[in-house]
Amino acid sequence: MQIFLYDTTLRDGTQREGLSLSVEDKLKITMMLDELGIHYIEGGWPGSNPKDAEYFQRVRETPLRQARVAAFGSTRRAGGQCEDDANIQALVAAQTPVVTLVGKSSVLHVEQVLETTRAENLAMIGESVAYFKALGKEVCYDAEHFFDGYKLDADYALSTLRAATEAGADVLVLCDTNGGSLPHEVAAITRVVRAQIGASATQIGIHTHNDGALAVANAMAAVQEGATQVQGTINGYGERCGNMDLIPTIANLQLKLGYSCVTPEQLARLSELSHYVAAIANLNPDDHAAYVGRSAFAHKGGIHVAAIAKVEHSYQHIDPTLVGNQKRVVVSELSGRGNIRLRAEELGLHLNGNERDVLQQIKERESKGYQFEAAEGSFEMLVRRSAADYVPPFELLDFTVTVEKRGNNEITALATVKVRVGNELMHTAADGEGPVDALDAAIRKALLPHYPQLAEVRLVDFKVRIIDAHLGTAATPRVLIESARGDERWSTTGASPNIIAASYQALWDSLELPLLRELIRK
Ligand SMILES: CC(=O)SCCNC(=O)CCNC(=O)[C@H](O)C(C)(C)COP(=O)(O)OP(=O)(O)OC[C@H]1O[C@@H](n2cnc3c(N)ncnc32)[C@H](O)[C@@H]1OP(=O)(O)O
Ligand SMILES: CC(=O)C(=O)O
Repeated sequence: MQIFLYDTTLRDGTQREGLSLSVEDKLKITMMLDELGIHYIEGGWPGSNPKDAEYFQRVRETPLRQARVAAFGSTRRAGGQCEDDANIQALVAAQTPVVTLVGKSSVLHVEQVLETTRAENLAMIGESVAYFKALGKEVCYDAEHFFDGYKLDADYALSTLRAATEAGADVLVLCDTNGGSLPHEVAAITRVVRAQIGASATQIGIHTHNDGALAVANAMAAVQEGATQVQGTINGYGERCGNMDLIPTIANLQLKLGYSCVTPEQLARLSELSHYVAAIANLNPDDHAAYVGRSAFAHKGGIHVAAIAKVEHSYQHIDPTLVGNQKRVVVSELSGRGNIRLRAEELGLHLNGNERDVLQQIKERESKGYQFEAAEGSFEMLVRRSAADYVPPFELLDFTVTVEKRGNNEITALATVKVRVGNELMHTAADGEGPVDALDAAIRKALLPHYPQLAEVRLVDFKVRIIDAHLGTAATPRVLIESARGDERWSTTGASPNIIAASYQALWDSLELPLLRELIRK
């Protein structure tokens, strides 16, 4: 059965604290949603602000393959007429094929928020829906607080849906506006709606919020009771704790329950869609997001990795490629030999029986503060150094670093190093902005005559984290360095009670790794 996907990232999603999209952003997201098979795109509330009104003007000139654009607004004001209601007229001006009207279902909201009568609210719903049907629009009626309203006064909540249906609404969308409903409640109430109202041609839709962390489960419960339109946002962006996340909902409905949402090719771009919208929203993607997060198929426990090496799906609920994601193996103190073997193979390296030795070194170093899962370059160095034919391109023998502050002068840093390349022994010294910069400069000074390609290696990130923070200044700093050469990136680590020593270890790995990779390529 086909499920119609209704995206409200551009309207309800922007009600998330801290999220604001420009018209350009909204148009880019619209095109991506259209490409990926979303059936309805709610672009905003044209009566709310000039930006949303401009979006509707510009989206008319944007060629879309299949998505229908919806403009959102409320039913007419109490005691007024649609013809002179500013919000209703802004919806008309938006010129969209679909209009979504939100109306009150709960007697609490009718009497205490709108401060009107139950009969007037029914008239507001009926007249507003009929107004847009007379203009030839497809009308989705969003029954705000439907589940809470039903629990307060079921007859009245159902009568609001009847008012919308009788006026010609195409879809009745049951909203869990406060996000506090439970799946069994949503299922039971949707069943009643289907039995009493769904006999007409009107479709049922579901719009849920995540305040009880149940938005996806609630939407799925409604679909299983016959709802055919699901309203949500990409990555679950939305007010308070967010809206229903369309990403896992699409995957669950299609892969677990056999509903049709999008084509398999579009499904395989779900991870891309999630990351694309996060980038435009200027938010970090959630690594642990179901289906599409970077860690969604990352295996860390040794027992798990040993199993997936034999049967890939033994610790995966789906094939990650179905949603455009991929399996990853993480190396850490929780690894077994299987992690080491698989990760080394992924890097194109052979351990020749050294798994146990490399694993032992990882466990020992992690107990001293290293963290290899965030520093795959240092893992690679351990593997490379474990090879019987390993020849170090250089050796760092000694170093000194002095940091000086005299009188009112600036603080200065000077490093000297003793480095061996082959049979040649060098002493070099360099100043730096700080002690690590000085150390880096002194090492490079010694190495550059032998390895000029190191001039292209840049240090792009340097992070320090304190382990054992309760030890105060005696705590162990863990240093993580990210380096780059062209498009190639690698991260390395070091840990020591002395921050310079920790940096020195991470720097050594960061400079040796590109040389070894290059030597191997030659
Ligand atoms: C559940 C949801 O997500 S609904 C969408 C919520 N999103 C937003 O509110 C974002 C966009 N909103 C806005 O830009 C503004 O609130 C506007 C333009 C809609 C209205 O602004 P204002 O006219 O200044 O009114 P204000 O926001 O202060 O109050 C809302 C008014 O709408 C009325 N109202 C609320 N729901 C409805 C409804 N379903 N039908 C008719 N009127 C309604 C309220 O009773 C209140 O009227 P009052 O001013 O006579 O008390
Ligand atoms: C319509 C809507 O956004 C809600 O009721 O949550």
